[in-house]
Amino acid sequence: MPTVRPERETPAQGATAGKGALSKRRNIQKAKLMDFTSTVIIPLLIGSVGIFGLFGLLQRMRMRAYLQDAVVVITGATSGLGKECAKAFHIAGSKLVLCGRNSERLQDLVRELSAMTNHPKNVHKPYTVVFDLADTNTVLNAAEEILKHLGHVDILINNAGISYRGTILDTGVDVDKKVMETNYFGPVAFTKALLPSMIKRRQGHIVAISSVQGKISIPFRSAYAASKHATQAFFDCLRAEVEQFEIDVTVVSPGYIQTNLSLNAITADGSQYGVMDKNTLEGQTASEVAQVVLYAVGQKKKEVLVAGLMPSLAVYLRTLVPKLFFTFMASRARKERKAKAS
Ligand SMILES: NC(=O)C1=CN([C@@H]2O[C@H](COP(=O)(O)OP(=O)(O)OC[C@H]3O[C@@H](n4cnc5c(N)ncnc54)[C@H](OP(=O)(O)O)[C@@H]3O)[C@@H](O)[C@H]2O)C=CC1
Ligand SMILES: CCCCCCCCCCCCCCCC(=O)OCC(=O)COP(=O)(O)O
Repeated sequence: MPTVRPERETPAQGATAGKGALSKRRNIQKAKLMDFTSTVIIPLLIGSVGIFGLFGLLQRMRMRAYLQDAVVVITGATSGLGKECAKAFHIAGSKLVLCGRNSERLQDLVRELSAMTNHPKNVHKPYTVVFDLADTNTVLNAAEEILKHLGHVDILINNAGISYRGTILDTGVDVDKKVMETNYFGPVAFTKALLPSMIKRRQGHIVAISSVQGKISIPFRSAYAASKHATQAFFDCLRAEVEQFEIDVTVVSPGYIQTNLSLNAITADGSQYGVMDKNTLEGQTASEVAQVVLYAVGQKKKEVLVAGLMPSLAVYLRTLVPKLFFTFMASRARKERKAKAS
């Protein structure tokens, strides 16, 4: 029987066949990848976007329900951040209690809120209370009046405050005390006066508007930075102590905000500083920060730092490389002293 021998491939034919096989393999790999993309990756992406979207929607709904009709007390509502918080919570449908030292300015705000038309109508007319945080008696009377009139408080926003400019050497202790009374002892007394009713209901939310200066201390701000460090410490302790009663505590630490804070700051002799600082002018707008406060409350955040890059970095530097931070602060003090002298 004659044997049939397979014909031998020439090297050229072998190369062509090899290329063909390679491109076939590549095509199969490409098809597999496309198949994997369309059957696994794309559905996974769409699913994740959907889940995140749904999660966001649920969060927004929960936040809306939490803020709608809630009794929200805001101190320092006549100006700056407090005023913008009043607008934000009014739009969210909250029942506002606006606190300040000046009755006329509070009434102006009530009129301004009632005239706001760019949102679904808030059916609650804000209630106003006039008191001075530096006077404990008026603080306690105010808390009593609020509970008498509204029955309870859902959210207390301790926002009011004053700042200070001066050297430690020149500043009288009466000035340290005034800043401390307004920024620390006043809010502490107000919080303590409203707390038992929150505990009774096992419901409530206490917010402290602190500052980046509650975490770092900068030169010529001793009284202010001390009052904000004390605020941070007090409300951190409170958070831990009232968790058992389902009461939330949020500490907000803003960097510079465009408000009248520097204009209203007091100096070493207790007089008004009266200067609009460059840092303040270049800060975040009060309405931006108010939105952060609204969100932090709605999401029951425990603390929020809302500041630009340098103040935020400074907070980390103070914790991680304190020696370098202190060097920066000493140099800042030297520069400011020099600028004042010239
Ligand atoms: N602006 C900024 O750069 C920053 C501000 N903060 C904090 O934000 C909060 C709000 O300040 P901001 O809006 O900037 O400043 P503003 O000066 O614009 O507002 C301060 C508010 O506090 C009230 N207030 C001051 N003293 C008293 C007092 N003794 N009793 C009752 N109310 C008082 C004022 O009321 P009145 O009209 O009666 O004076 C005013 O409504 C403060 O706690 C401040 O420390 C934190 C970080 C940065
Ligand atoms: C390696 C990177 C190092 C970067 C950090 C260097 C240190 C920079 C110093 C920045 C200091 C920031 C101070 C911020 C203070 C602030 O935001 O305060 C908010 C207020 O409460 C304002 O009150 P004031 O009365 O002081 O206007």
